[in-house]
Amino acid sequence: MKEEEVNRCQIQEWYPKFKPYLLDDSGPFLLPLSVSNEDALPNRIHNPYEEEDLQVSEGSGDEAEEPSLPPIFPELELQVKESIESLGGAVFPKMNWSAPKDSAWISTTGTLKCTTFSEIALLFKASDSLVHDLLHAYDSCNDKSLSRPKNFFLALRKWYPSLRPEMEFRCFVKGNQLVGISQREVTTLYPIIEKKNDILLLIQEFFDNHVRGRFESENYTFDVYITKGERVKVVDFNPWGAFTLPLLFTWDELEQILVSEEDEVEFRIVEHQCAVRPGLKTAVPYDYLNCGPGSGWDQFMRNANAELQRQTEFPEADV
Ligand SMILES: Nc1ncnc2c1ncn2[C@@H]1O[C@H](COP(=O)(O)OP(=O)(O)OP(=O)(O)O)[C@@H](O)[C@H]1O
Repeated sequence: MKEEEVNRCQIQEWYPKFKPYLLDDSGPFLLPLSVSNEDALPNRIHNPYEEEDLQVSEGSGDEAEEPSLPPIFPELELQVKESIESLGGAVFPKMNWSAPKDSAWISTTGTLKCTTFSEIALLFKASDSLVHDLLHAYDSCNDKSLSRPKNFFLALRKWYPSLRPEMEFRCFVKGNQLVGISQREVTTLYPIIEKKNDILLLIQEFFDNHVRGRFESENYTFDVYITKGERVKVVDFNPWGAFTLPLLFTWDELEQILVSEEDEVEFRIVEHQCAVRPGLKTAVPYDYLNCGPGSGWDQFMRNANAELQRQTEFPEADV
């Protein structure tokens, strides 16, 4: 994979060309981000540590250590506030390539819906997906010269509360041919088998008319959403291979598909309960997964057993 192929999948690169085919055809808002503290600090207008009631009291023993100042971004905060308002009050935030999907658990709604700057900041700070954008986006490039992109953007897209997960599909394009389509949400069986052929035709037609030739790479993936009115909308573009999830395919399988002149597309959806895939389990704290000796779960079971034992030895009066 080449750096230029990775670069084309940044939202600020692809969205102007595909604006008519987005769910949010009025947006998204793209706000340039500065990730260096030096740039952010001169803009500081509110410093909580300078407020009297928050000063460290004398004699605490901490006087030698200056508390580190949290960076604040007043201009960006204002732009975010205005963008959220013009997008109807709620947004879906992402950076150049990724949304902070892995930190949805930390938000009060358990989703990526944000209505304020601080909700966005909370999701971003807790996300490993964004660390990929910040530091590892070019790790799989065979012509790697960059360690991070030249510019970072905060993309704010209008929040859609009722997207139907079974209507999202990842499309795999190899040598400018659509070679595979996979259902995007593979952890549940949805009753869409009867619609499979219609969906395939819709996506194929959309690819031929609007994507092929317009997206400049030869090999890439793109995600689409099919609306109730059977319109195909672009959700995202991703590079071919590397960090992009192949979902119901494997990258080996996709690599082996021979590109032919006939538009043969392998379309995979979850068709039986047995074909349901487990969730990736990346979106929960490690404590949730770790049941081994010494873990929180282990401790909980020990306490519960001790309590049961106590109740058996000293049963309470039957009142
Ligand atoms: N505007 C929106 N409102 C609500 N949900 C959205 C919106 N845009 C995307 N989503 C949901 O969030 C999911 C992830 O979106 P997106 O593809 O932009 O993130 P990503 O980090 O690039 O994901 P991936 O790395 O898998 O491509 C989508 O599959 C969709 O279900």
